[in-house]
Amino acid sequence: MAESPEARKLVYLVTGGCGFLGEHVVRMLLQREPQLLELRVFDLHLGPWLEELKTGPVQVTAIQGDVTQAHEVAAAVAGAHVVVHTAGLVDVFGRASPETIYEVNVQGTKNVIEACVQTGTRFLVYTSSMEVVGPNIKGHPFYRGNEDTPYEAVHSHPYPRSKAQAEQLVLDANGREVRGGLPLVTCALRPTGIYGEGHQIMRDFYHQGLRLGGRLFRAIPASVEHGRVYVGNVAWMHVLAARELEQRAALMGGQVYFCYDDSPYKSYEDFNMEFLGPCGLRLVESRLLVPYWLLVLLAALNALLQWLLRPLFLYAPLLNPYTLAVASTTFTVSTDKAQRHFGYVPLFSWEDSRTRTIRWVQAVEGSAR
Ligand SMILES: NC(=O)C1=CN([C@@H]2O[C@H](COP(=O)(O)OP(=O)(O)OC[C@H]3O[C@@H](n4cnc5c(N)ncnc54)[C@H](O)[C@@H]3O)[C@@H](O)[C@H]2O)C=CC1
Ligand SMILES: C[C@@H](CO)CCC[C@@H](C)[C@H]1CC[C@H]2[C@@H]3[C@H](O)CC4=CC(=O)CC[C@]4(C)[C@H]3CC[C@]12C
Repeated sequence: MAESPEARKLVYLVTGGCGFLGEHVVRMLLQREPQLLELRVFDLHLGPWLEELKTGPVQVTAIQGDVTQAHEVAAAVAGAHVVVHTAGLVDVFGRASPETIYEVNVQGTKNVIEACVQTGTRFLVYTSSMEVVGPNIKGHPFYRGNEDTPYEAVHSHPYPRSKAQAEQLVLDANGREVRGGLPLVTCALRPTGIYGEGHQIMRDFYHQGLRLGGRLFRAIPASVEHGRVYVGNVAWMHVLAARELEQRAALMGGQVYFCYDDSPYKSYEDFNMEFLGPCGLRLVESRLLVPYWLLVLLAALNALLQWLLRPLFLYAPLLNPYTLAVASTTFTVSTDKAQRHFGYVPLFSWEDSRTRTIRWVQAVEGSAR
């Protein structure tokens, strides 16, 4: 590890640096990137917690900005060595319009790429998603697949479609000449469902369970497996990929990597219970009460209500035809590509990840009282 101040020479930019994943990437870079001189945190909404980071050895520059505005992105990118582009509109609940999702996820990514090219930034790590692969609308399982597993990716929903388009832009940009004449080196990281401190959906399930008297009702068969990955390990993978892109440009440039760790393969609900169980919730087996056809009907009804109520207010429940399809289709990854290409080994064991997440849910509980 380089310790001397002279060893600090790199400028990093993290877009979406105040989001769930972005905050973990920012904190991980500060803890684990000894070459960091300046860390620029770019986000539409800046978090107050950034203030406390400004007292350390690294200059933390908070930039309130919008990735859809090319000039704002170019100003933030200018002079940065590495861009970690995590900003995105994560919406599978119909909160935002398809146009807005496209604008942020696709146009925003185009703006980041063009800013790198114009200003001479050579290294770009893009946060993609497992959703660029699937699950597809046909409900085909993706069981312990890797980056080379054939799968019919068919996107009907604006979010996965936008992530797939943006990922392709990033991969196609690998090798483009940037200002100064050197080639741009890019790669895309594809997390499966991320969990950990700050996970909004986990918080929602927890509060829902409290409202239901400490119970959650199983809706999806326990046999449907979901890939999940701890946010600290996803952040660590971004830090390592960013660090190694220069040395391993020929190997890593234009590549995709699933984000993985030792989290167990389980159904979405059973996995959540690993954290919510120790916080006092229990999962009630209700297969006889809620048959699948009824869930399909409820999901369709929710979609209809969302459409009917849109002129009055935003009705965006967790259950809709898309989330039901994702939740009821097996999608798990099994790969070691990130280890082979850039030496990634999870920083947090499953036990650590679990304990940290439980502590966070307990703190949410404490603050809700
Ligand atoms: N949460 C998950 O399970 C997964 C997330 N991802 C990807 O990881 C990335 C981060 O996701 P999360 O942290 O979960 O979401 P998040 O919503 O917590 O964070 C996204 C951040 O991007 C910022 N942002 C949104 N629009 C922006 C704009 N126009 N300009 C500047 N900043 C903007 C938001 O303010 C937010 O801070 C996204 O690209 C998402 O597609 C990928 C796989 C799984
Ligand atoms: C049917 C309900 C009964 O309890 C459960 C509904 C759960 C859903 C809201 C989630 C199930 C799977 C989640 C998605 C998955 O983890 C993959 C994702 C990757 C991303 O890039 C963004 C988030 C998400 C689409 C994630 C969203 C929430 C679920 C659909």
